[in-house]
Amino acid sequence: MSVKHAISRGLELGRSIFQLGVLKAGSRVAAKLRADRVRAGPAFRTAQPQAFLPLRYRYYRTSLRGLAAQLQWAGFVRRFAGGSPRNRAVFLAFGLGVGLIEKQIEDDRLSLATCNEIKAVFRKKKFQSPLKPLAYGYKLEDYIVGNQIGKGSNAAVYEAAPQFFCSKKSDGEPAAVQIRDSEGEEGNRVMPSLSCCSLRNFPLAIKMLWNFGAGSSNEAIFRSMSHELVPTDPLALAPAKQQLTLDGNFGVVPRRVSAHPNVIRVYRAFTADVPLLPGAQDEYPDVLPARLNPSGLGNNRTLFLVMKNYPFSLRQYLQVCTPSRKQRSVMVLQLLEGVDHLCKQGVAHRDLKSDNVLLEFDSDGCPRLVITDFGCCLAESEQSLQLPFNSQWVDRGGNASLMAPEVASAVPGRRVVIDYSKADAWAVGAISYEIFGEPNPFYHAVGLHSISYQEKQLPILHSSAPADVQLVIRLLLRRSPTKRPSARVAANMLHLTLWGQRILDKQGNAGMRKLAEWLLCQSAVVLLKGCSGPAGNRVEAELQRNFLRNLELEELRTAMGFLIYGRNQHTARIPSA
Ligand SMILES: Nc1ncnc2c1ncn2[C@@H]1O[C@H](COP(=O)(O)OP(=O)(O)OP(=O)(O)O)[C@@H](O)[C@H]1O
Repeated sequence: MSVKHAISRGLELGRSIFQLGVLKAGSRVAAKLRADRVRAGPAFRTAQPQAFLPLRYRYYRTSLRGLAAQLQWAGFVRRFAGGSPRNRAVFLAFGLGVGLIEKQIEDDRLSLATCNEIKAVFRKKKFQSPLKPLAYGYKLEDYIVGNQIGKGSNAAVYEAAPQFFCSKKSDGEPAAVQIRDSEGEEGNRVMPSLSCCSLRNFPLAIKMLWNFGAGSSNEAIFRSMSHELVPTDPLALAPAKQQLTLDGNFGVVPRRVSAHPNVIRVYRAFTADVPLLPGAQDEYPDVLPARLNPSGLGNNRTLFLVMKNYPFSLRQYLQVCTPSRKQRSVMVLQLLEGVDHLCKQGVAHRDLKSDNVLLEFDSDGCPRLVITDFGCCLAESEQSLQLPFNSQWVDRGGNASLMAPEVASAVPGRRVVIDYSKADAWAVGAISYEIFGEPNPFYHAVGLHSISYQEKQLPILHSSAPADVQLVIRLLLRRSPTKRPSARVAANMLHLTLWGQRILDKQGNAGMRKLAEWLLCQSAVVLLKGCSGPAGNRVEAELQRNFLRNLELEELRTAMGFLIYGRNQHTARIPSA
């Protein structure tokens, strides 16, 4: 046998012994997991397999150390190292094989450490909601209510301003909106929108919910509309009500999500008598109380939510504007970031559609998207994203057209549970068609049904969508949630596509060390951008900060794996998640 051949055999041997160690460790992990599952019950059973990766990693390392110890076993060494030159070559190569794997593990360890350090840097700065906190505003009389700006099936939305706000400046101009950027610096910014003046005079929007059956007591209203409170600021409720909700006196207390650039922030929530607002008699007479319309069916009091006034919904914007190719990808990414934030906080929106996404512009004219309208969300404080579906009366959420296949096809039964952890990500996949200027495949024009479509029936996106983005959208629309990437992994794919082309072009050659180097470069760029003041692309900077704040090595690797595999395969099969 030639020395070259001997070396390659030695390498192989080294690898297979390592794999054997991994297999053994794997079976030990599996046994441990089984034992833990029995102990921890249903919550553990439904946990993501990724959650156990660090555990597996530790086992690999332990098994490798055990293996190294075995290698030092004197008899083994005497037999192989002391024999013929051929045996010595095999032994040398075997050691080299193990050494290479050690190096790989060391690289992984370093990359993990880099990720943790980057996360720690970016987590120091928390996202703050853009409007200055109001010191008051717990009563309807604290606001001037303007024209209606939107209407859904549960509420009407009006432009509004705080009472003091209308006082004109000395030069006769209305006072400018004091906006604080996401990192807390203050400045006056005017958003480039069609309804620019309206926004300047009415920086807020008040959503008045329609109250049919809840009764008119505060407790009953808060109890029946509690999901609308999920995106509320900690100071949104008057202190007395705050205490009541926290004590659970209003029934099931839903989770509250923390502030995020892509999720609406409700600044104030209060109950008040239903007023006669512009257009009420014509547009929603039936939901008015008898006091205002003798044939109206509504209750006397209802819930009001105060938010920032946005110039467009996503649907309105797409009807009148043509964003650039990059802006479209950035818009999809923002939706994924918003959904990932909700998932991490145990909330499923369940009614994502382009009407429920609001939009404004950053200083560079890039659209900033926020997810709004949490009326149908799943956000029980005690439960995860699993909904026991034991009767057909259990509410599966709104918007049947954009209901993920696993939700739409669920059949009620004794032990049936619907898992919503990837349902919103699926809806983002469907909305992405609209963002790229195509009809939503699950609306009437195309007519696919989420319950029955086949993946090959999905329309090919126009070439304006970059190939990597098309791959992300196709993966998001996979029928099986186990084969669908999570919102985080899909968002990571887009981050890599938008800002990590260099690392992707290296494809399989880009090891963990290169990835870590790229992450460090990105961090430096983002930190430098932050230092250069309010100029620069705010939405992009926000997204990059968010990405670095949420870094998880395994999710990043999965994203990279999908992209590299997708690029190699192009039209062939797409890998499982
Ligand atoms: N903060 C806001 N700024 C500007 N417009 C808004 C705002 N909030 C809501 N709107 C507009 O009002 C419309 C209706 O609002 P929303 O979706 O919250 O009502 P809804 O009755 O809960 O809707 P649905 O029919 O989806 O249940 C939105 O589609 C949007 O056009």
